[in-house]
Amino acid sequence: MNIFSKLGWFFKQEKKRYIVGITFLALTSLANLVPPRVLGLMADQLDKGHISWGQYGMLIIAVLAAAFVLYILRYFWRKQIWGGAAELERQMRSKLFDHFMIMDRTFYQRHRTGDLMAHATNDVSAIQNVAGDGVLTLVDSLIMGLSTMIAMIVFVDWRLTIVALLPLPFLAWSAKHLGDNLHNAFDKSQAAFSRLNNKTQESISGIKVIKTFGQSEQDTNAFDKMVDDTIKINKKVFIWDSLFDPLGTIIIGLTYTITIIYGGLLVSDKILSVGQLVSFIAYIGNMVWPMFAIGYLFNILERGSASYDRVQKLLDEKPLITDAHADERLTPTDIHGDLQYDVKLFAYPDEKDIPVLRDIHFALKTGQTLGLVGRVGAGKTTIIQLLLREFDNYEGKITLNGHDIRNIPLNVLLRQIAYVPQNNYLFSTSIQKNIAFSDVNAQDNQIIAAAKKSDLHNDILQMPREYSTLVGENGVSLSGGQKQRMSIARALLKQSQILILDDALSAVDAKTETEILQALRKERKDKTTLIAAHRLTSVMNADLILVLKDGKIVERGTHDQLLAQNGWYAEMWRKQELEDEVGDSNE
Ligand SMILES: Nc1ncnc2c1ncn2[C@@H]1O[C@H](COP(=O)(O)OP(=O)(O)OP(=O)(O)O)[C@@H](O)[C@H]1O
Repeated sequence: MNIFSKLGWFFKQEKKRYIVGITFLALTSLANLVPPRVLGLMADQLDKGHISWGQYGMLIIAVLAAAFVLYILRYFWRKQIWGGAAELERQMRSKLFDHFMIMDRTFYQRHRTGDLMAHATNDVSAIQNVAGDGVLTLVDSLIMGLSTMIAMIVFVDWRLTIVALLPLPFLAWSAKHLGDNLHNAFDKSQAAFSRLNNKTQESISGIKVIKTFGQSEQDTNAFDKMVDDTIKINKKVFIWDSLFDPLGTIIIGLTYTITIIYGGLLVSDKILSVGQLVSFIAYIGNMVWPMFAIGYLFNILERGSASYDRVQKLLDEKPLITDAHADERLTPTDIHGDLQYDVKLFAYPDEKDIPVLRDIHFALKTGQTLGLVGRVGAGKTTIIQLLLREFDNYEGKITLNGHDIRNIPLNVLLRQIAYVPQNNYLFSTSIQKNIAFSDVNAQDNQIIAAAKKSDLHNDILQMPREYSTLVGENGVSLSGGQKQRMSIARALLKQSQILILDDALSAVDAKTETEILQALRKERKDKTTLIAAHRLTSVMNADLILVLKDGKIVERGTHDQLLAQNGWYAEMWRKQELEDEVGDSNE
């Protein structure tokens, strides 16, 4: 029952809706007492053998009126109580989604996407069930159960009531017990289905790899085994379900048998009339649901409570990056591209003992370009992540025209940074909307200009519906280079003070790279640009190039200065030049 106090905030907020809903529900329970009573009265009249057509008519009208009133009352309680459940579902879903939006990268490292999806779907439905079915079963089992019992005692006989209702608590117990097992089996079957779905999705998305490696047969066998396992697990659901209904029938049958035997005795002893016995039998019908409801109620509340705790635990997690020290007066126009980067030490939060960056110091004036190069895992992306404020736990300070980035409200900072990550993410929508993702108010001519600068415009014109062509699962498949250029167009459209390209030209050919870099130089001449790359031609024109090794700067300078130093950069440059020459002569 403590789930009701956990959801106290919601019931308080929706007080009016629930008062009206519960009142209508209670009236429904009371109206349900009418038809059995009318049936009893009719049976008595028939027993006496003198029922007039007028009396007949009155009784029929009373039953019809009760049915009509029940219809209206049911409509209103359903509208109120199911409406309340839907409202709770809406609020919980929005809370979770808002939370997912503010959480940082470490949160997504701690929780798998599939688990977060399960919290947002299964757990939220179990919680909304409390506000819908939970309230319904609680009120029904209390009011309908009690009022029917009172009607049995008042209109019929207290002794018959006690004796006949003796087996009914077993119904509640079996509903609870079998219900628990049924739910457990159902949960396992859901999990098995979910695994099967994941497997199907993975096999379909990875079909090219599966076929290229000649693994179709093994994959089909693995899939068949999984289907067999899923069916085996699912059979348990049918077994528990098959036990559920007949048990109810046995217990109800027992109740009717006791009623007929003991009630029959009371009738023959003239303690009860035939009509009273008929009413009583009809009242038993009214008692069945409340008894089932008590059993269901425990299940609904237990599951709702466990789900609520899981969701609350997730909501209680605080993001590492907050605006706690932000100067709220700062607006995007206060932020320019003068970057001073001084990080003495940084380690990822989950591996605090392993320093990833050490003594990274550099400065860039607005309009300048920085090149970041170095071996795989040297720390290039990490330098960028700190500037994007994905982590705050470093020793040192990063400033943009004098403002510590930890004091700039996050949305203000990110408005002035455009980032092209290593892994491009495109949404399943049109090319136009994918580019305009960084600025939803962008005009068509601005979108086309951005596509031209990233050398994508001509490719788009070749597509079936040009800028309206859908990309992703329901649309065309883009090449790696096209995806990269689309991400660059998206970033350029943002016109931000700082542009970051993280290995963003790796999938385009040398000629396209030169064209994009030329367009960038023109576009970004009064703004700051950071380029991390493996191909040195991407950074050769930068004002400052940093060569990183194991999180430290090992060489720094312009392209010419670095060649003169004759270190890793110069060696790499010669190697790549040779590769290009060999590549050219092969073409
Ligand atoms: N989230 C993380 N948690 C812990 N360690 C990480 C995390 N991300 C990266 N690292 C480690 O930090 C180091 C630097 O990685 P980083 O991605 O910055 O290198 P990089 O130079 O950008 O490499 P690449 O050229 O492959 O992109 C690596 O040793 C990497 O394993």
